Amino acid sequence: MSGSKTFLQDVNSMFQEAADLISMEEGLATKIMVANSTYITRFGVRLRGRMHTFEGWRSVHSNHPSPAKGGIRYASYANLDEVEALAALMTYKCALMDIPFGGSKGALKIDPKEWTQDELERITRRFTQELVRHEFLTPSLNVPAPDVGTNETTMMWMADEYRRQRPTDINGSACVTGKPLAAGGIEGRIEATGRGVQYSIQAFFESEIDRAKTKLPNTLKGATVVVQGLGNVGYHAAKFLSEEDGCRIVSVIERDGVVRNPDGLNIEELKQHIIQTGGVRGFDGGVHSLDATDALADECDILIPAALEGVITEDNAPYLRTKLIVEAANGPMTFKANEILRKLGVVVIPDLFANAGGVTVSYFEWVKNLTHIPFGLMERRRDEMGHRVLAQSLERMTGNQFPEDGATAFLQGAREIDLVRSGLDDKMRSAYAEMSNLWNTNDRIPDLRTAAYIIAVRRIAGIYKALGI
Ligand SMILES: NC(=O)c1ccc[n+]([C@@H]2O[C@H](COP(=O)([O-])OP(=O)(O)OC[C@H]3O[C@@H](n4cnc5c(N)ncnc54)[C@H](O)[C@@H]3O)[C@@H](O)[C@H]2O)c1
Repeated sequence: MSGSKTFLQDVNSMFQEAADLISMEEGLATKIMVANSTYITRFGVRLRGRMHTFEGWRSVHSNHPSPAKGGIRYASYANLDEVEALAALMTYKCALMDIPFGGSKGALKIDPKEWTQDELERITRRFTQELVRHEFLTPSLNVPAPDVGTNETTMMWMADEYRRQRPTDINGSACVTGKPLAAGGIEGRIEATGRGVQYSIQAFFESEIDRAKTKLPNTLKGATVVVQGLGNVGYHAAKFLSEEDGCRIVSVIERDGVVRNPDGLNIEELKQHIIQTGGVRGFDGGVHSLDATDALADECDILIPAALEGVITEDNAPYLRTKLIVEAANGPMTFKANEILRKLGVVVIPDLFANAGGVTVSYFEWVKNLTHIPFGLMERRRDEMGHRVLAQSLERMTGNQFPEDGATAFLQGAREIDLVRSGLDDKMRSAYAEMSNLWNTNDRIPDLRTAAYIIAVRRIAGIYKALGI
C-alpha cells in the first residue's frame, strides 16, 4: 500500500480519532486497540515429491465476548500487519452490528491458483490441525469464515478436520461458518456480504439527510456504479445492484484490466467469462483496457472497491469522480485518503458497516449449528404458540373467533432464506440508522466512519467496564 503508514497503523488511527472524540481514558483505549495474541505457524506438507513449508497466522484481536470471529484468507501477499489490522476491524465490526463475537482474522501465505484442489485440501487440513491444537479454531473460542482465496469448500475441509481432531464435541459443526448447506451451512451465506452491500446502499438512499450531502437523487434508478473485484463480494454486490431498476454497472476492474460499458455490463455473463477465461479480457459485452491504473477514477455515482486494501490513497483520492464510496472490501482506503475525501465532500459508507453482511449471517449459521435446529424453527414455534394462546384466551373471554395475525402467517410459511434475508436487512438498517443519527446530531463527528467507530468503541468499553477489566 502506498504512503508511509501500514494498514494496521491506519486502522489504529481511525480508532484513535473516535476514542479522542469521546475522550476515552487512554489506558482503556490502548487495551481495546491492541491485539490480544497472534499465533504464527510454519508447517510442512509433502507435495509433488518434496517438502513444502507454509506460513500462516491467526490473530485474536479481542475476546470480550467469545468466540472471536473472522475470515481466513489465502493470498501470496498475506502478512502479519494485514492479519492484525483485519482482526481489529472484525472487533469493531461485530461491536457496531451488536453481534456477540470478538474479532479475529487469519491468513495463509499461499497463491491458491498454484495448487490443485487435492493439494489445497491437504494443505488446509494440515493448517487446521495447527489451529485446533493451539485453540485457534473451536466453536467456543475462535470461529473462522471464508475470505479472499477461500470458499465454502475450504470451510468444509476445516470443519471435517476439526471433527476428526475433536470427535466428541457435539457442537463441532459450529467451528467454522460459511460451510456448504449440506455440511451445516445456512441459506444465503455465500451471497450475504454482497447482499449486505446492497442493503447498506438502500439504507443510504432512504436517508434524505445523508443523500442530500451527495446531491444524489432519491432513487437508485439511473445510478452508475464502478466495481473493483468481481470475486465473492464484488460479484454479488454488482449482481444485486444491477437487478435494481435502472441501476447500471458501468466499469468492472479486475486483475487483468478494466471492462467498461456505459449502458451497463451484464454481470452474470461477465462472471461466467471470468470463470471460463480467468479474467475480463476478451469479454464482448464491453470495451476492455489492459491499463486499469486510473479506472478507479472513472466517473460514476457509486464506487465500490471490493478487492484489496489500500487501493484509495492520498495519490488518487483527489482525482476520484464519484459521489459515494461503499467499502465492500476491508480497508480499501488509507487514513489520509479518507481525510482528503472528507474535505471534498465525498460520502464514504465504511467497511465496518458496508461488508458486515457476512459476519451477520455467519452469526445466524453459528446459532443454527449450536441449537441443532433448522434456523427460524424455534422462532416460528414460539410465535405460533404465543398467538394461539392469545387467540384462545380472547375467544374464551368474548366468545368470538380470533384469526392468527399476518406476522404469524408469514413466519409459518417462511423459508430459511427469507428469515436470513429479513434478519440481515433488519440488522443492516438498524446499524445504519444508529450511525447516521450520530453523524447528523453531533457537529464534531465528521463522517459515517467516525460515527461507526464511536458506536463500536463505546459498546466494547461498556463490556470491559462491566467485566471490571
Ligand atoms: N467473503 C466475505 O464474506 C467477506 C466478508 C467481509 C469482507 N470481505 C472482504 O471483501 C474483499 C473481497 O473478498 P472476497 O471474499 O470477495 O474475495 P475473492 O477472492 O472472492 O475476490 C477478490 C476479487 O478481487 C480480484 N482482484 C485481485 N486483485 C485485484 C486487483 N489488483 N485489481 C482488481 N481486482 C483484483 C480477484 O481477481 C477477485 O475476483 C476483501 O477485502 C475481504 O476481506 C469478504
